[in-house]
Amino acid sequence: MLRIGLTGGIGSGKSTVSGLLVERGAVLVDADRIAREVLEPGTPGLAAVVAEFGDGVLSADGSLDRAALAAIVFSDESARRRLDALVHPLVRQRSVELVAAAPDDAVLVNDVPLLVETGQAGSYDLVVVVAAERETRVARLVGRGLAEADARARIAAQATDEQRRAVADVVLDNSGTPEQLAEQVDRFWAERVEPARG
Ligand SMILES: CC(C)(COP(=O)(O)OP(=O)(O)OC[C@H]1O[C@@H](n2cnc3c(N)ncnc32)[C@H](O)[C@@H]1O)[C@@H](O)C(=O)NCCC(=O)NCCS
Ligand SMILES: Nc1ncnc2c1ncn2[C@@H]1O[C@H](COP(=O)(O)OP(=O)(O)OP(=O)(O)O)[C@@H](O)[C@H]1O
Repeated sequence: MLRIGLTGGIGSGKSTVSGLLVERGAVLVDADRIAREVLEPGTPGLAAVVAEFGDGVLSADGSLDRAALAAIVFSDESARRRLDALVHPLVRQRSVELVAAAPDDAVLVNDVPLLVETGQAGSYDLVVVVAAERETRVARLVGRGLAEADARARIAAQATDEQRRAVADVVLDNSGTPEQLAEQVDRFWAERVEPARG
């Protein structure tokens, strides 16, 4: 198995890259998706979050009110750390299970937005960082419907591209067009993935 850790700041283009890698046959383990699953109604994760932050983070139907929780944790670092301390161990545990279930010869891509922040770079054969200028990312996130202030608050809660580059084996530059990003993914697959698979 070849384990690739894929990371980048919010709006950098990780999902675009992971989609291209899956088209080539990679198996994806997506931390954002797992983080949603471990907070679904009826889970111990959601119960723990409600015990910590109160009923105000629940919607009328009993599911997590993601916007309400986001408003709390992206304006208060200590609240964000408390949320991370509850959710990240659950995400890691589920990720380990999904990796164990993948075929032995898989090219495994872990999309982990907070890979650098959580000190996980050493857990992968290759760390791939998707990088794009902060203002480009803000513009793309606003284009996707996030309020500009909320985009900036999330960027402020994350590592910088410089910190990510410091642990990267490969940096994909997503300041250009989607086609230019796809060309870099093709080159990465041909030069780093295929040879490693033998
Ligand atoms: C706060 C929550 C409810 C907001 O939900 P929302 O649907 O608005 O965002 P979503 O989960 O799709 O995340 C989008 C992006 O926000 C950023 N982000 C999310 N949580 C965090 C965090 N704790 N610290 C820094 N950035 C974060 C990441 O770039 C992520 O890709 C949710 O993000 C959450 O439960 N976060 C804690 C778990 C976590 O750290 N997830 C990210 C990686 S595992
Ligand atoms: N090169 C590009 N040019 C223009 N728009 C792009 C480009 N790459 C990605 N986008 C758009 O920017 C947004 C962010 O891209 P994507 O969802 O792939 O990033 P992400 O890192 O997975 O984001 P998140 O951290 O929110 O999960 C999306 O709306 C995507 O369609």
